[in-house]
Amino acid sequence: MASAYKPEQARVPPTLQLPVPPVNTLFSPLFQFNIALCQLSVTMDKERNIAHARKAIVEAAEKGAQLVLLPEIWNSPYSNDSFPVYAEDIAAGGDASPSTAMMSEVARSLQITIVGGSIPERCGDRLYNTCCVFGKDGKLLAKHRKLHLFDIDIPGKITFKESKTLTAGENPTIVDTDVGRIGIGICYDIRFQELAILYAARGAHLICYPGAFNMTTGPLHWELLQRARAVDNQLYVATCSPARDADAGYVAWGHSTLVGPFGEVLATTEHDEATVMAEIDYSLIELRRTNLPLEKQRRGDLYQLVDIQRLNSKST
Ligand SMILES: NC(=O)CCC(=O)C(=O)O
Repeated sequence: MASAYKPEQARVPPTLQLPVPPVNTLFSPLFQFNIALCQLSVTMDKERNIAHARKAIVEAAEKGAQLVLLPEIWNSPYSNDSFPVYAEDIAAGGDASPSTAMMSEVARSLQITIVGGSIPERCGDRLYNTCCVFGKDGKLLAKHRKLHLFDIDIPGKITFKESKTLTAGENPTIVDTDVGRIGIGICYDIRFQELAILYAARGAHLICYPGAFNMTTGPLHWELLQRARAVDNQLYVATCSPARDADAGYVAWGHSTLVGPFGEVLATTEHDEATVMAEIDYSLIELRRTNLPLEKQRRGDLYQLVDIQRLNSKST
């Protein structure tokens, strides 16, 4: 009789394996808390956009949110013409970056964590699509530059080329906060499952994807991709879109959503401006990983994902 495969017999070099650490041995974030997804209307008036986002964050915190997620490109219209005009030098802070100054101030004054959607970032002669994460002391905890630029061509439907103005980031971003270990992706990043697998392997409880899907791919792919990333990796996925403006050059799909570790949609909305409030309970991650022990059943002897950064840090 053929002997059954046992994962412990896998002949995978240990440096290449991506073990998923048990959720409760990582550090001690809040295990239950409220998240708010602020699906904001965005106009051409940057000052208004910043004040408007601040107001939504304050209202969400007053309703009990301890983590607030903002949309992709919430301080500027989503267009290659606008990115250079609305871009901010985040490193310079203060007046050079009124959007990050607002997020830092409001995180500190309300004592909440903010995953700040994204804004166009200027760094030297380059522009990035960048998400800043602030802790409840107002400190910038992490900065994620969109890794996969949205270059799409579906003739007669949608053509967009972020690479016309933007440069892609170089690093995956995973950050420890008071509300868990959070992996960050921006919109098109959600299509690349390897990034989500990597975040799960590094112990993420939640992946946040600020995103502005479009009217062609949104109906088919937006929820599908969120649920796939969540169910495959048995963790939470949160997305936040701008509200739809049918007159804008780029019309966003909306539908900001929270998905749980069983692939279930926990809270969502349509395309109008709205704040989605929902509870996250990280103990459900462990429950689902016990129900379906995918990590133990994975055939590491047949396939594997390489964590290149970890590999490089070991070889230097
Ligand atoms: N802003 C984006 O990355 C949009 C991604 C998108 O719409 C897609 O279909 O992917």
